[in-house]
Amino acid sequence: MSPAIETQSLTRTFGAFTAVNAINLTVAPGQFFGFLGPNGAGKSTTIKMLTGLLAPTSGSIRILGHDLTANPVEVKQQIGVVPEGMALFGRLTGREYLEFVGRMYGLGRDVSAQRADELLDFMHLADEPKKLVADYSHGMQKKIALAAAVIHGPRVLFLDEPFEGVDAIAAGTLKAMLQHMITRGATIFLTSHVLEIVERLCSHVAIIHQGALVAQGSLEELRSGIQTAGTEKLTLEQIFLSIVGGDAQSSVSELSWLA
Ligand SMILES: Nc1ncnc2c1ncn2[C@@H]1O[C@H](COP(=O)(O)OP(=O)(O)OP(=O)(O)O)[C@@H](O)[C@H]1O
Repeated sequence: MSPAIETQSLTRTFGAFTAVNAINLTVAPGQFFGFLGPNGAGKSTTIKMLTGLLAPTSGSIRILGHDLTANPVEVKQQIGVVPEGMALFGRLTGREYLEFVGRMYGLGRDVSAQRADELLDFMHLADEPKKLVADYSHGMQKKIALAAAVIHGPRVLFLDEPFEGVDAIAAGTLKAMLQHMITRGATIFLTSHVLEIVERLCSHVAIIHQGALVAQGSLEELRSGIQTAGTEKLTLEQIFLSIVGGDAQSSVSELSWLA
């Protein structure tokens, strides 16, 4: 079976700056995949390229066996995305927005309406049917963005920081939906700085640092690549810090003027 996501030497430059540098990513179908990296490492730039929102400077992307550049429509019909900033249509109600997105994906009027209702119920967004998406709170917007990303039943879902600014109840709802999709055979590729959530949800991770892929594999594979003195199982946070560095103590000691 083809990988769900496969890149070869994927690169994106902005002028003289290389944001993503020749990365080779492989995500198998059905994996719950966490894409990690410090601020500015290149995660959002990579997701934008994988979903056709930003053209690569060089390299190739295959999604479910299809070359994204050669078959953009075929690929886009099978993927869902919640990009950085969510890109919602604010002047519609949640229901109007979901129905509109469903119709854009080619669903019939009735199917779009039924799925919109089910998703609004599932996301606990059905109580205020007249409210415009622009007037939703940040967490509500995250939920409607995820609902819109899944209305056509995508086989691969890309999520840029889905848990950012989301309360514990909403996070529980989002996690339940994602787990449901995984049990139904979908592939999920997400970025998150909340490493505890990634550790709980994801079976595989990759770490990008200054545009380069510095680790990729199952959590166990990453763990076994790190030498430790003790026998305690390393957390994902410990793995992450040991791979991308980060010496908080010495940085703080430089701020001698700070009380
Ligand atoms: N349109 C652009 N023009 C110039 N530089 C850009 C552009 N988009 C991204 N970059 C730069 O590319 C680098 C990677 O940015 P990106 O948004 O991919 O990082 P990220 O890993 O998602 O970071 P964060 O975790 O902070 O969201 C950064 O240095 C950023 O400033």
